[in-house]
Parts: sequence; structure tokens; C-alpha cells
Amino acid sequence: AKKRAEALRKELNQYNYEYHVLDQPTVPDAVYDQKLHELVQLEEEHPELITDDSPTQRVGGQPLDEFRKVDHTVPMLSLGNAFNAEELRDFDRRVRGKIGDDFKYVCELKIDGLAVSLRYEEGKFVLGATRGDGKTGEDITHNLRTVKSIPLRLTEPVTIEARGEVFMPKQSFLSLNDNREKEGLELFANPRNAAAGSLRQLDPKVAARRNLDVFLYAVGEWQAASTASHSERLKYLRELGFKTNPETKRFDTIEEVIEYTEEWTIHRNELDYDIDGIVIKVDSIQQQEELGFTAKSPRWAIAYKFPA
Ligand SMILES: COc1nc2nc(N)nc(N)c2nc1C
Repeated sequence: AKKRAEALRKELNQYNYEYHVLDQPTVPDAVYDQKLHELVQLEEEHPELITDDSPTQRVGGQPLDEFRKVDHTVPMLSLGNAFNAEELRDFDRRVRGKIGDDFKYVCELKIDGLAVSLRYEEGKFVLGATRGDGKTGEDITHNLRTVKSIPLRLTEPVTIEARGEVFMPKQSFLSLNDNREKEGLELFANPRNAAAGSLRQLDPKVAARRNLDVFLYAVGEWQAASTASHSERLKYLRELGFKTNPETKRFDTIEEVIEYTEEWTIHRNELDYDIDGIVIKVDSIQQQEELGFTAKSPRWAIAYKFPA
């Protein structure tokens, strides 16, 4: 029974990863559901076989009676903003004034969701927290465990804090508001508020039915082999089993970056999720360190915000 439970757990976690992280399922839902049912029965007969990374353990038992405060090991920063191409060129001039012309930019979609920090110890998901004021957030581990694209166990037993954005896909937002209208409940104004409202619940069963998703984009505490660039860090996050955004691109010049912001200003309505801008970062870690930080934001990154 122990062997069978282990085999089922491995298989189901792999299917879950393919479906929710890669968006490339290799088996039909019926196969997943049938094997999950077998594991649930096996764990009912042999509770001692239950491990906390079992797919049956994503939705916890009792609701909490309050949220615990969590101090971030590494503060969660905020980004400076640019609202037009000229302000992006100003940013570029400041960067070049400091590190010269030999560098690359990475551009990422700025997901309109809720910033979270995910802590793993020896590869196991142990703590998920909101950004809060950047130094102290709230422990929402019980809700983040229900997000199927958040791995409960990484492919390597590393200790790491990954940062990203939890969001509600547009389609899920529309059907959630449909249901709320039918039940005479107040509607959510937008997917961001719906995601935030779902994560602010004390009972994880609520978040579990809200179809939340995540994209990871940065690391806080970092133990792994040194990485030379942000692009390499994103690749490493993917290798660990995290979901990162597929639209991320590297460019040599700010003019290419401006074209990328113009493209997404037009095409963002084709995405399955809301974005409120584009985040632009100097790719090299060494050059990021040369540029450093202001009191609250990195000098090596900026958020281009779409016109409201
Ligand atoms: C390096 O710091 C950051 N990086 C980010 N990257 C993306 N893609 N989206 C964000 N919202 C974001 N926010 C911060 C503070």
C-alpha cells in the first residue's frame, strides 16, 4: 500500500504539473480523477501513508480563526513607474549613465494580481505570504496550497523564496461574477479584486474553488548556484517546477523595449489574464548590483504602466 500510494502521488503530481504549469496535459481528466480517487481511498484506509505533498492535501481542514503576520527574510520591493516612451528613455539614459551601453533588458508582462512570496525548505512548500508593506505580510499558506500551479514539492530539495503574482484568469472571473449575480451577492469589480478577496479568506475551501493561478518572476532568499542573469534565474525557477510567464523576452535597446510595450498595449486583450503594464529589468545580476536600489525600488528595473 505504501509503494502504491507513493507511485500514485508521483504520477498525480506529474499530471498536475503538466496540466497547470506547462498547460500541456498528457492524460485526459478522467484518468487523473480515477487515480486521485484511488489515492483518496488508499489514504482513508491507511492514514499513516498521507504526506503533506500529496495532491489530496491541497485543501486543508479547518478554517483559520485569524491571519498570522510574517516578516519577509528579504523585503518585497516596489517598482518605479514610467507612463510613456519618453520616461522609458529617461530610465535608459540613467542606466547607461551608470553602466555604459553593454547590457541587455528583460521584459516581463506585469500581471494584475496579488504579489506573494513562496518559501520552500528542502524543496517543500512551507510558507506563502502576501507582500503587505514589503517588510511584513500575512501568512496565507492555507490558501496558496489550493493554487494548483503552485508546486507543493520542488524537483530539487532546495531552500528558496520565490516571488510572483497570484491572479484569477478572466474566464474564471466572469463565471464567478455570474454565479454571484445568481446568488444575489455583490460582484467583484475586476479579476485582481477577486483574486485578493479569495486569498483573504480564512477558509481554504473558498480559495480552492476560485481557480487561481500564478506566475513567478523573482527570488528573495537564494541558495542555489550563482546565476549571472535574471533570465537564468527564471530558467532555474522553471527547472524547479515553478510556472513563469511565456511572453518574457530579452532586448538590446530601449527602442525594442518600447516596441514591446506598444505591442502589448494593443494585444493584451488577447491574453487569458489581466496585465497592467510591462516590467523592464537589466538582465545581468552584476550590473543590477552596480545600479543598486533607491529607498524602496531597484534602479535596475521599472514598470511601464498602460494608460488607464
Ligand atoms: C524585481 O522586483 C519586481 N519584479 C517584478 N517582476 C514582474 N514581472 N512583476 C512585478 N510585479 C514585479 N515586481 C517587483 C517588485
